[in-house]
Amino acid sequence: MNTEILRVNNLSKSFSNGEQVSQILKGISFTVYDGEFISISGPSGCGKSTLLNIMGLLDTPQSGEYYIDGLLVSDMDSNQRAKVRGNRIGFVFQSFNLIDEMTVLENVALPLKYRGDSLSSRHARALGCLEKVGLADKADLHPNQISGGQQQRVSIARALAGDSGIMLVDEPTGNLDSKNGDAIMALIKDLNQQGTTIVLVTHDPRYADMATRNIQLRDGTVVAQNDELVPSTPANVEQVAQSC
Ligand SMILES: Nc1ncnc2c1ncn2[C@@H]1O[C@H](COP(=O)(O)OP(=O)(O)OP(=O)(O)O)[C@@H](O)[C@H]1O
Repeated sequence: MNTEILRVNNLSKSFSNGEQVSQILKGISFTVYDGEFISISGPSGCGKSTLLNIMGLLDTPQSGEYYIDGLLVSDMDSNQRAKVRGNRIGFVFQSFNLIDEMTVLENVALPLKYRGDSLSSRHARALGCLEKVGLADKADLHPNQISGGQQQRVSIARALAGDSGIMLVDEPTGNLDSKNGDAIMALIKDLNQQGTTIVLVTHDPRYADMATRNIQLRDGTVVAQNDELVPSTPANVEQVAQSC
């Protein structure tokens, strides 16, 4: 039986601009199982990135629960959340979020800094991750010396460095041309086939269809889930039924 890795239960989130409160997520529920490749799609502004930021422990929900490995993380304080994030989440941003003052190798090794490993073992691990994305030869360059597609590969290597087994990916092709976008998606698919659990936010239907399951959001709610490959446990069937 597949192991539950991530579970969001009745998550809600609103933002206030001082005068007006906008309800962005309205009771989102679904479960992600070990080894799955989930895509989250929907129109611009429907709350995809807001949801992924909560799942990446970069933001907190107003109400509802979020579990990682069965552990309730939505109620944790910021120090506890940072610890879980460091051990369990790799995050890939649309705009890469690399630090130009550091080399490619140092960027990839950065998430390992707070784990207490020696510098040489951090760099050895980072080099291994750069090999996985085909960029070991760029280790000593700086991000502004390589192409956009290469920068996104570096940010994927950084997400792999922590060996978290979970990668949350927010519009990874948004700043790339279609050739580089397709290559990044092929890499993400490959990493999933090697065992990494992936949650991908995308508005591109071609990329959404590369996942084993697609969750469609509209106006902050789940309007459809393609659950063909979801293990049909009674609890899961109930969740899918509730969210449609
Ligand atoms: N920090 C914030 N403060 C106020 N409003 C926000 C904040 N973050 C997001 N929003 C608003 O929440 C809504 C959902 O934003 P979000 O980025 O989650 O949508 P999205 O589906 O990812 O959109 P896109 O596909 O265009 O990236 C938008 O209306 C956005 O303006």
